[in-house]
Amino acid sequence: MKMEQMDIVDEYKIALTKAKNKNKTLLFSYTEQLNNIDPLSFYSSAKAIFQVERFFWKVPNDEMIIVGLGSAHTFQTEVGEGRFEYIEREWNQFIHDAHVYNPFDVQGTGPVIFGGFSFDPLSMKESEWTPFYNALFHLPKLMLIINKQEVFLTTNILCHSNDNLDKLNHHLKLKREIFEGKVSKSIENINIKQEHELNQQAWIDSVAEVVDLLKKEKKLNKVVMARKMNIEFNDKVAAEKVLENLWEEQHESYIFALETENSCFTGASPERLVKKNGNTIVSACLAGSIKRGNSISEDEALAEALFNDEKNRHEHQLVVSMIAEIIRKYCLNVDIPELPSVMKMRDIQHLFTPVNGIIKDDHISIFPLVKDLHPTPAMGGVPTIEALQIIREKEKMDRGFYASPIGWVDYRGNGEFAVAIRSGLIKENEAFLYAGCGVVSDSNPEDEYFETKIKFRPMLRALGGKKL
Ligand SMILES: C=C(O[C@@H]1C=C(C(=O)O)C=C[C@H]1O)C(=O)O
Ligand SMILES: [Mg+2]
Repeated sequence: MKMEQMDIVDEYKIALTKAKNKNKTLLFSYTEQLNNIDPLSFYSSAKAIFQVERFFWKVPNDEMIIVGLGSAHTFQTEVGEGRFEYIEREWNQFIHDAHVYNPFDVQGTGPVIFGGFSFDPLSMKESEWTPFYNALFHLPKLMLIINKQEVFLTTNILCHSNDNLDKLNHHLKLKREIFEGKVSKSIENINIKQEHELNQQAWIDSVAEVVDLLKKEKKLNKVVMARKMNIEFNDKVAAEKVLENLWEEQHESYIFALETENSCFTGASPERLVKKNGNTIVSACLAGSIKRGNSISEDEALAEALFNDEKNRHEHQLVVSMIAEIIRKYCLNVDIPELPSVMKMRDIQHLFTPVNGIIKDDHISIFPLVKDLHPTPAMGGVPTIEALQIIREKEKMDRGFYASPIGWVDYRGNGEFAVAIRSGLIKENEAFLYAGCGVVSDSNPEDEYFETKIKFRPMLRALGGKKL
Protein backbone atom coordinates (compact mmCIF):
# COMPACT_ATOMS: atom_id res chain seq x y z
CA MET A 1 0.00 0.00 0.00
CA LYS A 2 1.42 3.40 -0.99
CA MET A 3 1.34 6.04 1.74
CA GLU A 4 0.43 9.65 1.19
CA GLN A 5 3.86 11.16 0.64
CA MET A 6 5.01 14.64 1.62
CA ASP A 7 6.98 16.40 -1.08
CA ILE A 8 10.74 16.25 -0.67
CA VAL A 9 11.14 19.98 -1.47
CA ASP A 10 8.67 21.01 1.24
CA GLU A 11 10.36 18.77 3.79
CA TYR A 12 13.79 20.08 2.79
CA LYS A 13 12.61 23.66 3.32
CA ILE A 14 11.52 22.75 6.86
CA ALA A 15 14.99 21.27 7.49
CA LEU A 16 16.65 24.44 6.12
CA THR A 17 14.58 26.61 8.44
CA LYS A 18 15.56 24.42 11.40
CA ALA A 19 19.24 24.68 10.42
CA LYS A 20 18.93 28.48 10.20
CA ASN A 21 17.08 28.85 13.50
CA LYS A 22 19.49 26.61 15.37
CA ASN A 23 22.43 28.03 13.43
CA LYS A 24 23.93 24.61 12.95
CA THR A 25 24.45 21.86 10.43
CA LEU A 26 21.83 19.13 10.57
CA LEU A 27 20.84 15.99 8.76
CA PHE A 28 17.87 15.97 6.41
CA SER A 29 16.63 12.42 5.81
CA TYR A 30 13.73 11.55 3.54
CA THR A 31 12.32 8.07 2.85
CA GLU A 32 9.98 7.16 0.01
CA GLN A 33 8.61 3.92 -1.40
CA LEU A 34 9.71 2.71 -4.82
CA ASN A 35 8.84 0.11 -7.37
CA ASN A 36 11.08 -2.89 -7.57
CA ILE A 37 14.73 -2.34 -8.50
CA ASP A 38 17.57 -4.85 -8.71
CA PRO A 39 19.93 -4.15 -5.77
CA LEU A 40 23.11 -5.25 -7.55
CA SER A 41 22.32 -3.05 -10.54
CA PHE A 42 21.66 -0.15 -8.21
CA TYR A 43 25.04 -0.77 -6.61
CA SER A 44 26.86 -0.82 -9.97
CA SER A 45 24.91 1.89 -11.72
CA ALA A 46 26.19 4.67 -9.58
CA LYS A 47 29.85 3.77 -9.84
CA ALA A 48 30.82 6.88 -11.73
CA ILE A 49 29.03 9.16 -9.28
CA PHE A 50 29.63 7.51 -5.95
CA GLN A 51 32.64 5.35 -6.60
CA VAL A 52 34.48 5.95 -3.36
CA GLU A 53 31.97 5.09 -0.68
CA ARG A 54 29.43 2.37 -1.19
CA PHE A 55 28.08 -0.51 0.86
CA PHE A 56 26.05 -3.63 0.32
CA TRP A 57 24.22 -5.89 2.77
CA LYS A 58 22.01 -8.93 2.30
CA VAL A 59 20.81 -11.35 4.98
CA PRO A 60 20.63 -15.12 4.36
CA ASN A 61 16.88 -15.38 3.69
CA ASP A 62 16.84 -12.17 1.59
CA GLU A 63 14.43 -10.52 4.03
CA MET A 64 16.60 -7.45 4.16
CA ILE A 65 18.87 -5.94 1.54
CA ILE A 66 20.49 -2.54 2.01
CA VAL A 67 22.59 -0.73 -0.56
CA GLY A 68 24.22 2.61 0.23
CA LEU A 69 25.77 5.02 -2.25
CA GLY A 70 28.05 7.89 -1.35
CA SER A 71 28.55 9.29 2.10
CA ALA A 72 26.62 12.23 3.53
CA HIS A 73 28.83 11.76 6.58
CA THR A 74 31.46 9.19 7.52
CA PHE A 75 31.92 8.23 11.16
CA GLN A 76 35.41 6.99 11.85
CA THR A 77 37.71 6.83 14.81
CA GLU A 78 41.22 5.96 15.96
CA VAL A 79 39.81 5.36 19.45
CA GLY A 80 40.52 1.72 20.33
CA GLU A 81 38.79 0.15 23.32
CA GLY A 82 36.04 2.81 23.29
CA ARG A 83 35.28 2.58 19.54
CA PHE A 84 31.76 1.18 20.08
CA GLU A 85 30.74 3.95 22.49
CA TYR A 86 32.38 6.56 20.26
CA ILE A 87 30.30 5.63 17.20
CA GLU A 88 27.13 5.33 19.28
CA ARG A 89 27.67 8.78 20.79
CA GLU A 90 28.42 10.44 17.45
CA TRP A 91 25.43 8.78 15.80
CA ASN A 92 23.07 9.78 18.64
CA GLN A 93 24.21 13.37 18.41
CA PHE A 94 23.59 13.39 14.67
CA ILE A 95 20.13 11.92 15.07
CA HIS A 96 19.23 14.26 17.90
CA ASP A 97 19.31 17.28 15.59
CA ALA A 98 18.13 15.56 12.41
CA HIS A 99 15.02 16.36 10.42
CA VAL A 100 13.70 12.88 9.57
CA TYR A 101 10.79 12.31 7.24
CA ASN A 102 9.89 8.61 7.34
CA PRO A 103 6.20 7.66 7.29
CA PHE A 104 6.97 3.91 7.21
CA ASP A 105 7.05 1.58 10.17
CA VAL A 106 9.47 -0.80 8.46
CA GLN A 107 12.91 -1.88 9.70
CA GLY A 108 15.73 -0.22 7.80
CA THR A 109 13.77 2.83 6.66
CA GLY A 110 14.90 6.26 7.84
CA PRO A 111 18.52 7.20 8.40
CA VAL A 112 20.87 4.24 8.78
CA ILE A 113 24.64 3.93 9.12
CA PHE A 114 26.53 0.92 7.83
CA GLY A 115 30.05 -0.18 8.75
CA GLY A 116 32.18 -2.08 11.16
CA PHE A 117 34.85 -2.18 13.83
CA SER A 118 38.44 -3.36 13.93
CA PHE A 119 38.97 -6.80 15.44
CA ASP A 120 41.62 -5.76 17.95
CA PRO A 121 42.86 -2.18 18.32
CA LEU A 122 45.93 -3.46 20.18
CA SER A 123 47.16 -5.81 17.47
CA MET A 124 49.98 -4.92 15.08
CA LYS A 125 48.89 -2.57 12.30
CA GLU A 126 49.36 -3.20 8.59
CA SER A 127 48.98 -0.43 6.04
CA GLU A 128 46.24 -2.10 3.98
CA TRP A 129 43.79 -1.44 6.84
CA THR A 130 44.65 2.24 7.40
CA PRO A 131 41.56 3.61 5.58
CA PHE A 132 39.27 1.70 7.97
CA TYR A 133 40.54 3.10 11.29
CA ASN A 134 39.22 1.32 14.40
CA ALA A 135 35.64 1.91 13.28
CA LEU A 136 34.17 3.12 10.03
CA PHE A 137 30.52 3.79 9.23
CA HIS A 138 28.96 5.53 6.25
CA LEU A 139 25.72 7.46 6.38
CA PRO A 140 24.89 7.09 2.68
CA LYS A 141 23.64 9.89 0.44
CA LEU A 142 21.24 7.48 -1.21
CA MET A 143 20.13 4.21 0.28
CA LEU A 144 18.01 1.42 -1.14
CA ILE A 145 16.25 -0.79 1.39
CA ILE A 146 14.42 -3.95 0.39
CA ASN A 147 12.50 -5.34 3.33
CA LYS A 148 10.49 -8.50 2.50
CA GLN A 149 9.84 -7.40 -1.10
CA GLU A 150 8.94 -3.82 -0.16
CA VAL A 151 11.35 -1.30 -1.66
CA PHE A 152 12.31 2.08 -0.19
CA LEU A 153 14.76 4.83 -0.96
CA THR A 154 16.24 7.11 1.69
CA THR A 155 17.93 10.38 0.77
CA ASN A 156 20.33 11.94 3.29
CA ILE A 157 21.66 15.50 2.93
CA LEU A 158 23.55 17.65 5.41
CA CYS A 159 21.97 21.12 5.67
CA HIS A 160 24.10 24.07 6.74
CA SER A 161 22.50 27.17 8.24
CA ASN A 162 23.22 29.27 5.14
CA ASP A 163 22.22 26.65 2.51
CA ASN A 164 19.59 27.19 -0.16
CA LEU A 165 17.90 24.64 -2.41
CA ASP A 166 21.03 24.04 -4.51
CA LYS A 167 22.15 20.89 -2.72
CA LEU A 168 18.74 19.31 -2.99
CA ASN A 169 18.50 20.17 -6.68
CA HIS A 170 21.92 18.71 -7.30
CA HIS A 171 20.91 15.60 -5.42
CA LEU A 172 17.65 15.21 -7.36
CA LYS A 173 19.63 15.50 -10.59
CA LEU A 174 21.97 12.68 -9.51
CA LYS A 175 19.03 10.54 -8.49
CA ARG A 176 17.39 11.03 -11.91
CA GLU A 177 20.63 10.09 -13.62
CA ILE A 178 20.76 6.87 -11.63
CA PHE A 179 17.15 5.89 -12.15
CA GLU A 180 16.88 7.01 -15.76
CA GLY A 181 20.32 5.72 -16.72
CA LYS A 182 20.83 2.29 -18.09
CA VAL A 183 20.93 0.39 -14.85
CA SER A 184 22.94 -2.69 -15.61
CA LYS A 185 25.04 -5.29 -13.87
CA SER A 186 28.77 -5.32 -14.23
CA ILE A 187 30.32 -7.10 -17.19
CA GLU A 188 33.87 -7.00 -15.96
CA ASN A 189 35.79 -10.22 -15.46
CA ILE A 190 38.32 -11.07 -12.80
CA ASN A 191 41.62 -12.70 -13.71
CA ILE A 192 43.90 -13.99 -11.01
CA LYS A 193 47.59 -13.65 -11.76
CA GLN A 194 48.90 -15.28 -8.61
CA GLU A 195 47.60 -16.86 -5.37
CA HIS A 196 49.91 -16.98 -2.41
CA GLU A 197 49.26 -18.59 0.98
CA LEU A 198 51.51 -16.86 3.47
CA ASN A 199 53.92 -18.88 5.63
CA GLN A 200 51.95 -22.12 5.69
CA GLN A 201 54.43 -24.13 7.72
CA ALA A 202 55.09 -21.26 10.14
CA TRP A 203 51.34 -21.04 10.72
CA ILE A 204 51.00 -24.76 11.40
CA ASP A 205 53.93 -24.48 13.84
CA SER A 206 52.23 -21.59 15.64
CA VAL A 207 49.05 -23.63 15.98
CA ALA A 208 51.14 -26.45 17.48
CA GLU A 209 52.59 -23.96 19.98
CA VAL A 210 49.09 -22.80 20.87
CA VAL A 211 47.99 -26.42 21.38
CA ASP A 212 50.93 -26.87 23.79
CA LEU A 213 49.87 -23.75 25.69
CA LEU A 214 46.28 -25.01 25.85
CA LYS A 215 47.49 -28.33 27.26
CA LYS A 216 49.71 -26.63 29.84
CA GLU A 217 47.49 -23.81 31.02
CA LYS A 218 44.37 -25.28 32.54
CA LYS A 219 42.52 -21.94 32.48
CA LEU A 220 43.11 -21.45 28.77
CA ASN A 221 40.43 -23.29 26.78
CA LYS A 222 40.39 -21.97 23.23
CA VAL A 223 42.30 -19.64 20.90
CA VAL A 224 41.12 -18.80 17.38
CA MET A 225 44.07 -18.67 15.01
CA ALA A 226 43.74 -17.05 11.58
CA ARG A 227 45.95 -16.72 8.55
CA LYS A 228 45.85 -14.84 5.28
CA MET A 229 46.34 -15.25 1.57
CA ASN A 230 47.54 -12.68 -0.92
CA ILE A 231 46.14 -12.56 -4.40
CA GLU A 232 47.33 -10.54 -7.37
CA PHE A 233 45.14 -9.83 -10.36
CA ASN A 234 45.89 -8.80 -13.89
CA ASP A 235 43.57 -5.79 -13.60
CA LYS A 236 41.71 -3.80 -11.00
CA VAL A 237 38.95 -5.91 -9.45
CA ALA A 238 35.41 -4.50 -9.68
CA ALA A 239 33.67 -4.85 -6.32
CA GLU A 240 30.31 -5.25 -8.04
CA LYS A 241 31.54 -8.30 -9.91
CA VAL A 242 32.68 -9.94 -6.68
CA LEU A 243 29.31 -9.20 -5.12
CA GLU A 244 27.53 -10.66 -8.10
CA ASN A 245 29.55 -13.86 -7.75
CA LEU A 246 28.93 -14.06 -4.00
CA TRP A 247 25.23 -13.49 -4.63
CA GLU A 248 25.14 -16.46 -7.00
CA GLU A 249 27.46 -18.76 -5.11
CA GLN A 250 26.82 -18.00 -1.42
CA HIS A 251 23.20 -17.01 -1.34
CA GLU A 252 22.57 -18.70 2.01
CA SER A 253 25.05 -16.30 3.70
CA TYR A 254 25.16 -12.69 4.79
CA ILE A 255 26.71 -10.89 1.85
CA PHE A 256 28.45 -7.63 2.59
CA ALA A 257 30.75 -5.02 1.11
CA LEU A 258 32.14 -1.84 2.65
CA GLU A 259 34.04 0.47 0.32
CA THR A 260 36.21 3.39 1.24
CA GLU A 261 39.08 5.10 -0.58
CA ASN A 262 40.57 2.43 -2.88
CA SER A 263 39.54 -0.46 -0.64
CA CYS A 264 36.64 -2.85 -0.55
CA PHE A 265 36.12 -5.18 2.38
CA THR A 266 33.73 -7.88 1.25
CA GLY A 267 32.60 -11.39 2.08
CA ALA A 268 29.88 -13.98 2.56
CA SER A 269 29.52 -14.88 6.22
CA PRO A 270 27.26 -17.58 7.65
CA GLU A 271 27.49 -16.03 11.13
CA ARG A 272 25.13 -13.57 12.78
CA LEU A 273 26.53 -11.68 15.73
CA VAL A 274 23.34 -10.00 16.90
CA LYS A 275 20.13 -8.49 15.62
CA LYS A 276 17.89 -6.09 17.51
CA ASN A 277 14.39 -5.22 16.41
CA GLY A 278 12.50 -3.36 19.16
CA ASN A 279 12.77 -5.62 22.18
CA THR A 280 13.63 -8.77 20.21
CA ILE A 281 17.25 -9.91 20.30
CA VAL A 282 18.61 -12.72 18.15
CA SER A 283 22.16 -14.03 18.26
CA ALA A 284 23.86 -17.19 17.04
CA CYS A 285 26.63 -19.56 18.07
CA LEU A 286 28.58 -21.02 15.19
CA ALA A 287 31.70 -23.09 15.77
CA GLY A 288 32.81 -26.58 14.92
CA SER A 289 33.37 -27.45 11.28
CA ILE A 290 33.59 -30.29 8.77
CA LYS A 291 33.79 -30.42 4.98
CA ARG A 292 30.83 -31.17 2.70
CA GLY A 293 30.48 -34.64 1.22
CA ASN A 294 30.51 -35.61 -2.44
CA SER A 295 27.23 -37.47 -2.15
CA ILE A 296 24.15 -37.03 0.02
CA SER A 297 25.04 -40.07 2.10
CA GLU A 298 28.64 -39.00 2.58
CA ASP A 299 27.45 -35.47 3.47
CA GLU A 300 25.05 -36.84 6.07
CA ALA A 301 27.71 -39.13 7.51
CA LEU A 302 30.03 -36.12 7.85
CA ALA A 303 27.28 -34.07 9.54
CA GLU A 304 26.72 -36.88 12.00
CA ALA A 305 30.43 -37.23 12.63
CA LEU A 306 30.61 -33.49 13.33
CA PHE A 307 27.64 -33.65 15.68
CA ASN A 308 29.17 -36.52 17.63
CA ASP A 309 32.74 -35.26 17.67
CA GLU A 310 33.91 -34.35 21.14
CA LYS A 311 36.52 -31.84 20.01
CA ASN A 312 34.07 -29.90 17.83
CA ARG A 313 31.29 -30.04 20.44
CA HIS A 314 33.68 -28.62 23.04
CA GLU A 315 34.80 -25.90 20.60
CA HIS A 316 31.12 -25.08 20.05
CA GLN A 317 30.01 -25.24 23.68
CA LEU A 318 32.56 -22.61 24.70
CA VAL A 319 30.84 -20.19 22.30
CA VAL A 320 27.35 -21.07 23.55
CA SER A 321 28.34 -20.49 27.21
CA MET A 322 29.75 -17.02 26.55
CA ILE A 323 26.95 -15.81 24.25
CA ALA A 324 24.30 -17.19 26.62
CA GLU A 325 25.88 -15.29 29.52
CA ILE A 326 25.91 -11.97 27.64
CA ILE A 327 22.40 -12.33 26.22
CA ARG A 328 21.05 -13.27 29.67
CA LYS A 329 22.58 -10.09 31.07
CA TYR A 330 20.40 -8.02 28.72
CA CYS A 331 17.37 -10.23 28.17
CA LEU A 332 14.45 -12.06 29.72
CA ASN A 333 12.96 -15.25 28.30
CA VAL A 334 16.21 -16.37 26.72
CA ASP A 335 15.64 -19.36 24.49
CA ILE A 336 18.62 -21.60 23.65
CA PRO A 337 18.19 -25.17 22.38
CA GLU A 338 20.05 -27.74 24.45
CA LEU A 339 21.74 -29.33 21.46
CA PRO A 340 23.31 -27.73 18.40
CA SER A 341 22.12 -28.43 14.88
CA VAL A 342 24.25 -28.68 11.74
CA MET A 343 24.25 -25.69 9.38
CA LYS A 344 25.25 -26.55 5.82
CA MET A 345 26.91 -23.96 3.63
CA ARG A 346 28.14 -24.52 0.09
CA ASP A 347 31.69 -25.43 1.14
CA ILE A 348 31.43 -26.37 4.81
CA GLN A 349 29.16 -27.58 7.63
CA HIS A 350 29.08 -26.02 11.09
CA LEU A 351 27.57 -26.70 14.48
CA PHE A 352 24.95 -24.03 15.10
CA THR A 353 22.91 -22.93 18.13
CA PRO A 354 20.46 -20.02 17.81
CA VAL A 355 19.89 -17.67 20.76
CA ASN A 356 16.71 -15.60 21.19
CA GLY A 357 15.73 -13.20 23.93
CA ILE A 358 13.55 -10.25 24.88
CA ILE A 359 15.51 -7.21 26.00
CA LYS A 360 14.74 -5.95 29.51
CA ASP A 361 15.35 -2.29 28.76
CA ASP A 362 14.33 -1.32 25.26
CA HIS A 363 16.11 2.05 25.49
CA ILE A 364 19.35 0.15 25.00
CA SER A 365 20.63 0.28 21.43
CA ILE A 366 22.37 -2.55 19.60
CA PHE A 367 25.83 -1.00 20.28
CA PRO A 368 26.37 -2.29 23.86
CA LEU A 369 25.36 -5.79 22.73
CA VAL A 370 27.89 -5.65 19.90
CA LYS A 371 30.57 -4.40 22.26
CA ASP A 372 29.93 -7.09 24.86
CA LEU A 373 29.67 -9.92 22.36
CA HIS A 374 32.82 -9.04 20.43
CA PRO A 375 34.90 -11.10 20.14
CA THR A 376 32.90 -14.23 20.88
CA PRO A 377 34.96 -17.39 21.47
CA ALA A 378 34.24 -18.23 17.81
CA MET A 379 36.68 -15.43 16.85
CA GLY A 380 38.79 -14.77 19.96
CA GLY A 381 38.88 -17.56 22.52
CA VAL A 382 38.38 -18.44 26.19
CA PRO A 383 39.20 -16.55 28.31
CA THR A 384 38.94 -13.63 25.89
CA ILE A 385 41.72 -11.37 27.22
CA GLU A 386 44.32 -14.16 27.40
CA ALA A 387 43.29 -15.51 23.99
CA LEU A 388 43.63 -12.05 22.39
CA GLN A 389 47.12 -11.71 23.83
CA ILE A 390 48.13 -15.08 22.34
CA ILE A 391 46.58 -14.15 18.98
CA ARG A 392 48.66 -10.94 18.94
CA GLU A 393 51.84 -12.87 19.68
CA LYS A 394 51.31 -15.90 17.44
CA GLU A 395 49.35 -14.65 14.44
CA LYS A 396 51.66 -11.74 13.73
CA MET A 397 49.22 -10.03 11.40
CA ASP A 398 46.57 -7.32 11.40
CA ARG A 399 43.10 -8.85 11.10
CA GLY A 400 41.71 -5.39 10.36
CA PHE A 401 37.91 -5.81 10.07
CA TYR A 402 38.13 -9.59 9.49
CA ALA A 403 36.26 -11.55 12.22
CA SER A 404 34.72 -8.30 13.48
CA PRO A 405 31.17 -7.02 13.69
CA ILE A 406 29.90 -5.62 10.38
CA GLY A 407 26.38 -4.30 9.85
CA TRP A 408 23.93 -1.46 10.24
CA VAL A 409 22.22 0.64 12.90
CA ASP A 410 19.15 2.81 12.37
CA TYR A 411 18.04 6.03 14.06
CA ARG A 412 16.20 4.07 16.74
CA GLY A 413 19.21 1.95 17.75
CA ASN A 414 17.90 -1.15 15.97
CA GLY A 415 20.04 -3.04 13.52
CA GLU A 416 21.96 -6.17 12.76
CA PHE A 417 25.62 -7.25 12.76
CA ALA A 418 27.23 -10.28 11.20
CA VAL A 419 30.69 -11.57 12.01
CA ALA A 420 32.87 -10.60 9.05
CA ILE A 421 34.41 -13.99 8.18
CA ARG A 422 34.83 -15.70 4.76
CA SER A 423 35.99 -12.27 3.76
CA GLY A 424 38.71 -10.35 2.03
CA LEU A 425 40.07 -6.89 1.49
CA ILE A 426 40.34 -5.92 -2.15
CA LYS A 427 42.63 -3.09 -3.15
CA GLU A 428 42.61 -2.52 -6.90
CA ASN A 429 44.62 -5.41 -8.34
CA GLU A 430 45.48 -6.99 -5.02
CA ALA A 431 43.46 -8.83 -2.36
CA PHE A 432 44.02 -10.19 1.14
CA LEU A 433 41.82 -13.10 2.22
CA TYR A 434 41.45 -14.31 5.80
CA ALA A 435 40.44 -17.58 7.44
CA GLY A 436 40.67 -18.89 10.97
CA CYS A 437 39.73 -21.79 13.18
CA GLY A 438 39.09 -22.52 16.82
CA VAL A 439 42.10 -24.20 18.38
CA VAL A 440 41.46 -26.31 21.50
CA SER A 441 43.75 -28.64 23.44
CA ASP A 442 42.96 -31.66 21.26
CA SER A 443 43.31 -29.79 17.95
CA ASN A 444 45.54 -31.28 15.29
CA PRO A 445 47.44 -28.44 13.59
CA GLU A 446 47.33 -30.11 10.15
CA ASP A 447 43.54 -30.58 10.40
CA GLU A 448 43.13 -26.95 11.43
CA TYR A 449 45.19 -25.92 8.42
CA PHE A 450 42.88 -27.94 6.19
CA GLU A 451 39.83 -26.33 7.86
CA THR A 452 41.12 -22.84 7.07
CA LYS A 453 41.78 -23.95 3.49
CA ILE A 454 38.07 -24.75 3.10
CA LYS A 455 37.15 -21.41 4.65
CA PHE A 456 39.12 -19.51 2.00
CA ARG A 457 37.01 -21.08 -0.74
CA PRO A 458 33.95 -18.80 -0.82
CA MET A 459 36.07 -15.69 -1.43
CA LEU A 460 38.55 -17.49 -3.67
CA ARG A 461 35.80 -18.74 -5.93
CA ALA A 462 34.11 -15.31 -6.05
CA LEU A 463 37.45 -13.88 -7.13
CA GLY A 464 37.79 -16.35 -9.97
CA GLY A 465 40.03 -18.92 -8.25
CA LYS A 466 40.34 -21.82 -10.63
CA LYS A 467 41.38 -24.79 -8.52
CA LEU A 468 38.01 -25.23 -6.81
C1 LIG B 1 37.12 -18.01 12.10
C2 LIG B 1 36.35 -18.51 11.13
O1 LIG B 1 35.26 -19.29 11.38
C3 LIG B 1 34.81 -19.59 12.69
C4 LIG B 1 35.43 -20.81 13.21
C5 LIG B 1 34.83 -22.04 13.14
C6 LIG B 1 35.55 -23.28 13.59
O2 LIG B 1 36.72 -23.21 13.95
O3 LIG B 1 34.98 -24.39 13.55
C7 LIG B 1 33.53 -22.15 12.65
C8 LIG B 1 32.82 -21.05 12.30
C9 LIG B 1 33.31 -19.70 12.60
O4 LIG B 1 32.80 -19.27 13.81
C10 LIG B 1 36.62 -18.20 9.69
O5 LIG B 1 35.85 -18.62 8.85
O6 LIG B 1 37.60 -17.49 9.41
MG1 LIG C 1 36.93 -25.45 14.05
